[in-house]
Amino acid sequence: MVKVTVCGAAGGIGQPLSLLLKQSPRISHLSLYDIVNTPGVAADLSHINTQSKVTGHVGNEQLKEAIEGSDVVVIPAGVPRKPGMTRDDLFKINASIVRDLATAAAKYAPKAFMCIISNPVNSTVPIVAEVFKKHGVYDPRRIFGVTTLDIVRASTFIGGLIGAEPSTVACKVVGGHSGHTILPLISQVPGASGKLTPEQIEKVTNRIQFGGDEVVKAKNGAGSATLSMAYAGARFALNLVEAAFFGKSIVECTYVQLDADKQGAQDTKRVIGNELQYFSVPVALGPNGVESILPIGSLSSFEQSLFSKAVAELKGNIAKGTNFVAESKL
Ligand SMILES: NC(=O)c1ccc[n+]([C@@H]2O[C@H](COP(=O)([O-])OP(=O)(O)OC[C@H]3O[C@@H](n4cnc5c(N)ncnc54)[C@H](O)[C@@H]3O)[C@@H](O)[C@H]2O)c1
Ligand SMILES: O=C(O)C[C@H](O)C(=O)O
Repeated sequence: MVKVTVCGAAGGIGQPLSLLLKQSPRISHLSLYDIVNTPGVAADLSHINTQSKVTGHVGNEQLKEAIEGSDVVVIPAGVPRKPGMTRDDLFKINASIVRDLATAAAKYAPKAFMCIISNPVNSTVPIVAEVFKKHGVYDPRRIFGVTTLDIVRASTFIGGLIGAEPSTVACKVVGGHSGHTILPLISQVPGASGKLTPEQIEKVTNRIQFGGDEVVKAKNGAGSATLSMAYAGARFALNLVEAAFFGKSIVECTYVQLDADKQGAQDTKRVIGNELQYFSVPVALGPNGVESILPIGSLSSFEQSLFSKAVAELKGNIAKGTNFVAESKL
């Protein structure tokens, strides 16, 4: 029996993500929470002839019943960007939304695997971690920033360039989830660096780093990536379910606290130094969430040059999230 709760389930990501999760035979209860419209979304999805039970919960007074006993909580709640905004500009609104949802999870589902989609991910993941610490239920192996869309974009863009079927192109993307903190390691993609010129590598790296802006611009004020994010979010959540509850060996890059595997993180720290507590790294998923943090691997000199910029930006983003909870009355 696996209960998955989606917080923000009536939104642009929440609805297609819930649709994709409804298709999984691994989920027995899909619980949909939002501050609006979840009864309708739940009624609609519940007519799909897959086995999971779907329940809809709306408003703060129904948050406890939505989240209680969840094995996995996925959070795409909060506002998206408009053209001209950075993800950090969303902090003002989304930080308190994520803090309050994390508080409910810490109280009613303290063992749940937390998958954080709401931006700015670089800061919202530390927010969840600090809330769990304040409630005495923190386990760094169970809190994940969902950076899967960066990996999906990398596969698509690189696959297009080298003429490979995109889903077969596996590119590690490490770092964080905003512009220069997104670090695709193209030099490690079998067959890619030989086929791409340095100029092409630079260009596609930039496209992966700023893929989110491409969608924000095209949507022209109507939000940011929703469908591709739903796809990526479902991939991550379902992989986590497979690894945690059904014994499958799965590696995904995800933004975690490096204490989740102190020994495994040594390799990451050799590359990024000791300043950062959080980084997206290749993670072997298992029954406890993070089973181990795997090596980032060797970097080209171009990739190395991207790291210092990423580290400085991430450091500020992490401190902002951590300080926000320290200053919050919980
Ligand atoms: N991690 C990523 O790669 C990634 C990708 C795309 C978008 N995002 C982020 O995901 C978030 C959601 O994007 P969207 O396009 O779905 O936005 P949206 O506005 O379409 O949907 C957000 C939903 O959150 C709900 N919500 C607001 N406050 C809430 C609360 N307190 N509790 C529960 N639900 C609440 C809203 O009612 C709405 O239904 C944004 O912050 C966006 O930047 C992240
Ligand atoms: O770009 C955004 O604001 C949304 C998301 O983080 C993305 O990468 O598409």
